[in-house]
Amino acid sequence: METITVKDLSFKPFISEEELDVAIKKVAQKINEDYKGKTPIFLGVLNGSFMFMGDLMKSINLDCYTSFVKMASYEGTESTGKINELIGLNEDIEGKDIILVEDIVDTGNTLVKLFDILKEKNPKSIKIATLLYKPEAYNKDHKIDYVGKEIPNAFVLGYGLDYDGLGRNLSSIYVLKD
Ligand SMILES: O=P(O)(O)OC[C@H]1O[C@H](OP(=O)(O)OP(=O)(O)O)[C@H](O)[C@@H]1O
Ligand code: HPA
Repeated sequence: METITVKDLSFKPFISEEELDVAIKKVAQKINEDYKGKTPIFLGVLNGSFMFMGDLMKSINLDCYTSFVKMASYEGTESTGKINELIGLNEDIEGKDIILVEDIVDTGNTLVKLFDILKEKNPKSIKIATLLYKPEAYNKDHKIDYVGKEIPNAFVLGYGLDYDGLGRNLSSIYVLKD
């Protein structure tokens, strides 16, 4: 695998398809064990989670629902500040077991906002599954239940993750070259 250029930046290979496959199957196996006899709702967080969600779900052997949500963030009035809205949640999640599926947990900001919005809808439980996790960048207390791979605090690209909207289609993960 070679260095690639996306827009104005160079990236080098970081996590291969094979390594991703192993990490994803491990997460799936743990979820299959933990949710035996339950019917959870997997909620993929768009856009970045689409590839992870696709591959993860192929190894889930539970009775389950599969759906996607998206965080929309826009400027409100001066007094309200930034508004975070969850869009795309059509199902009633009250009393349900939710597994949020993320491509990456970086600072944890997105995760905490999502969690707070979902909690108000009274699900029975909410757990987080993420393909990648940057422990050095994470500044929240919230537990992350299922992690595919811990990575250093560097910008990564591919397998759903983008740089300025580009690179989501890459089938493995690249890291910014220094
Ligand atoms: O832990 P954080 O620092 O909040 O970063 C993680 C979030 O950032 C990315 O989403 P982004 O908002 O870029 O949207 P996208 O999935 O559409 O790329 C990623 O998919 C996570 O949702
Ligand atoms: O390292 C990253 N790469 C792409 N998108 C991201 N969103 C949060 N962290 C990242």
